[in-house]
Amino acid sequence: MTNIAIIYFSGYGHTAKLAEAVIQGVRDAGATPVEIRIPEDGVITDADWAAIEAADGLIYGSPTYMGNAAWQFKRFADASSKLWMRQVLAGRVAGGFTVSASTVGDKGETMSWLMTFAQQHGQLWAGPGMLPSNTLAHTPADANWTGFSTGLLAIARSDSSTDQGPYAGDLEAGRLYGKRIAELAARNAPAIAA
Ligand SMILES: Cc1cc2nc3c(=O)[nH]c(=O)nc-3n(C[C@H](O)[C@H](O)[C@H](O)COP(=O)(O)O)c2cc1C
Repeated sequence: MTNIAIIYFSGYGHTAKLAEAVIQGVRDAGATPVEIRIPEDGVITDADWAAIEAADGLIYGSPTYMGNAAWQFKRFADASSKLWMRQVLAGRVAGGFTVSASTVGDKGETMSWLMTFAQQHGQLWAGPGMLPSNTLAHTPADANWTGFSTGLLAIARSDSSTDQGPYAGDLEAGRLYGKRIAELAARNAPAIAA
């Protein structure tokens, strides 16, 4: 069975809502999701670290705060340097998701850094591989309605509850992305074992 670690921080629940959709996608692929929600102090447990080491694929998630990942996620990332030194997580499929309130919101910076983080660990970054839903007929209920390709960039308006945001199309994109990462990780698992 393929294990996919979904490691994310969420201050107000919107990124957690997107993580739920990603987790559903991992399940849809027949893989086992391992949910690791980084707590408010940014410190994950030894059991979490062991689960990360055992994962076949990794999906990173953070809200966009001030144009980049939340500090709690960065704290986790800095702590992962102990694994980086031994390249323990190299060769694994990786992806990422972020949520912002504004339509652009500078969340491309967050995604760019998540990719850099994965590359420092020697991972195989996979984007969502979805065409954009960018015609006049499309709405925020359609997957990839904003047209991302590097990772999953979702929107939850600043006054939205977690029932109102991220948009339905972003949640569906999250499900499809989780499924894609799990399927790619299953194909790649023999290469990690070798
Ligand atoms: C400290 C802070 C900084 C933020 N910075 C940005 C930003 O740079 N761009 C943006 O569009 N939204 C920004 N937001 C809005 C959040 O990205 C948005 O509310 C997101 O849904 C929060 O996710 P969460 O509920 O998982 O914490 C910021 C929110 C906070 C609390």
